[in-house]
Amino acid sequence: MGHLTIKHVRAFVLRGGGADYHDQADGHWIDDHISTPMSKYPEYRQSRRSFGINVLGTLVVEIEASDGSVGFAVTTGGEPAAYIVEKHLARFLEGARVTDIEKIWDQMYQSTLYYGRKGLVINTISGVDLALWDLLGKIRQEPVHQLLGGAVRDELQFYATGARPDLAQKMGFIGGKMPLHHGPSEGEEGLRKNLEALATMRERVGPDFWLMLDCWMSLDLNYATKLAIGAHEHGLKWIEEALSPDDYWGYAALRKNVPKGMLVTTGEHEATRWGFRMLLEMGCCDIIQPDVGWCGGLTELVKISALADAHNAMVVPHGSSVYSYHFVATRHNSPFAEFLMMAPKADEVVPMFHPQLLGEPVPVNGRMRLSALDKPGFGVDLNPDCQLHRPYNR
Ligand SMILES: C[C@H](O)[C@H](O)CC(=O)C(=O)O
Ligand SMILES: [Mg+2]
Repeated sequence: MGHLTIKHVRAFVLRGGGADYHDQADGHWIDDHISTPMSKYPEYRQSRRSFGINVLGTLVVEIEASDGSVGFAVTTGGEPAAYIVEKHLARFLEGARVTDIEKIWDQMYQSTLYYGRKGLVINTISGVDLALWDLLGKIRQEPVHQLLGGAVRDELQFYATGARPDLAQKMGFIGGKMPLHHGPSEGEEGLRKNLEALATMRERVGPDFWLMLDCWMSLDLNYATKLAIGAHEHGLKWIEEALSPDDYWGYAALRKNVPKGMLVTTGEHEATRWGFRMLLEMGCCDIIQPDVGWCGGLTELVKISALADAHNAMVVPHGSSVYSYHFVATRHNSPFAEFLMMAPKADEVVPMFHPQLLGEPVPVNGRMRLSALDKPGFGVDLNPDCQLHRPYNR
């Protein structure tokens, strides 16, 4: 096993939901007048697809070992990510040992520093890294959570992100996170509508159910502070990603401004241990939310998580389906996980990366038994019904 090498790396592109979960059809709650940094332009306010949120699509990385075993992973990145995998990163993999994950990560990161560091390039590196962990698990016939050192709990519990926390409550989730619909450019009236929506939901779910607001990088410090203060009387548990991911100073100030007991969360668009070091050392938030498919993969998330632990911060990964489930099971400072409701009306549980993965587990009653993850690697296969396209076939 120690002598198995990587024979071949292939990168494919896929459209339609899945890892690029914003790539949905008309009428989906995830594209219904959600506040974004582009909302200041009225023509891009109603739909995130109008400004290109789904322009990339899904990247699929497949890695084949010398014994014919295949590991794979999906993330957001599409065709430009496929180019980076095939034309740049593959050289660090093909011929290397399947166990050389740490060295391969370092080579991918260092060799792309001059055009990488965050965003698309780190999404791409994450996809390759996750495929390597999947391959190793498949070769060793062990689930990834065991490769990571083993689970610390028998069951994961989830909050749900979607338009209907009231329905999520009935489905057994511990909380519901709603998208914020109106940003600063919609003025006082928008602020009032945001608070009314929260108040209505609070009435429906009662006093104890967690309610959170996802602001998707769309606010300024003043607006976020006003929103947090107004939302306090409706029991808002946390305010998420209120500001630009580059505004570490704004987050540090917001954390001081929010009412006592309200949490500030962010990090889904942050990457690598250095990015999260900024968030943690500057006291930007109470919970960091790395996306396993965007932050540098599992190899990097292990380091980010250790850093967070030393800062007494929780790590509750953003989305990321099985890649997050296997990780969360192994960490004391990840006491619960996110489940993104991908049904168009957020009225039923469907697999987060539907339709791309076969065997993707879902929470039942807001919970997932560890036994649902007890399969080699990440425990999923690519759905053969999905149309794979390999744009840079070598
Ligand atoms: C609902 C949010 O706008 C976004 O689509 C998902 C997200 O940020 C989250 O799940 O967190
Ligand atoms: Mg979010």
